[in-house]
Amino acid sequence: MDRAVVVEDLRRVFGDTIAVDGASWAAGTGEITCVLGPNGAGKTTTIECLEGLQQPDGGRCRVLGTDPWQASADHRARVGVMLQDGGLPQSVPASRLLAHLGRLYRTHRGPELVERLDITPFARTPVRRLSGGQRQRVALAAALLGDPEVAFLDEPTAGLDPHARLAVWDLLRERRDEGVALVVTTHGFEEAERLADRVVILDRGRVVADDTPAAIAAGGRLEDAYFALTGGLRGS
Ligand SMILES: Nc1ncnc2c1ncn2[C@@H]1O[C@H](COP(=O)(O)OP(=O)(O)OP(=O)(O)O)[C@@H](O)[C@H]1O
Repeated sequence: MDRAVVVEDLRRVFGDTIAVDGASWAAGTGEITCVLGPNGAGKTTTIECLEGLQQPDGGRCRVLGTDPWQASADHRARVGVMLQDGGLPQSVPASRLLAHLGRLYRTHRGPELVERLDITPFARTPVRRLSGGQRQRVALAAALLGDPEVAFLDEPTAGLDPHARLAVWDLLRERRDEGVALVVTTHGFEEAERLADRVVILDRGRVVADDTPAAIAAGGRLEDAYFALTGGLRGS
């Protein structure tokens, strides 16, 4: 595996909370890696360290061989990011935002993404007036627009209707086949089973599984393996 993303003994602490507790895993070029785990398991914290938005308290992260916390603008242009809350400018319509990003990245892929994600019907509506699922689609288009070599997508299909979810899965598989390393956090077992080449399961900041979905499911259902590994419902 050509390791586009490497997490080694990563540690991130907030006061008394150990959000990431010595986690090690990697994601390959031309693979979709789904990161699963209960609420509070440390998924978003890990992804934000990999995006260079948070500085680890211990261990190290590498993205395309670079420490994301120290990364240059050139490195950042090679990495696509879709944040959990969208992180989009609110008063701008999607058409203007995507046209602006298209000029910034010198790419003509905007119209293709608009069509694939069916953004046209609401392209002229300011982002703040969009539904949650519509906003997700715009955020995903923005993350993939610059033809990134690595993309971090935090729950990209959360709240999407079934048609939109299938369209997103097709798009991500295509990008994977073009050689992009895609790291996708999700709570969806079906999503992980149908999409992932590898699954990393985090629990309380630690890696409790890191393998293909079939190997983790071990002849059964991924969902059952997940509950066995993460110990069922907790208050966290
Ligand atoms: N800035 C912060 N200050 C204090 N605690 C934080 C901060 N960010 C995260 N945490 C805590 O770190 C832990 C891990 O949070 P994180 O958001 O990484 O979990 P997650 O796996 O992404 O959860 P979810 O599935 O709910 O999105 C949680 O206990 C959370 O409350």
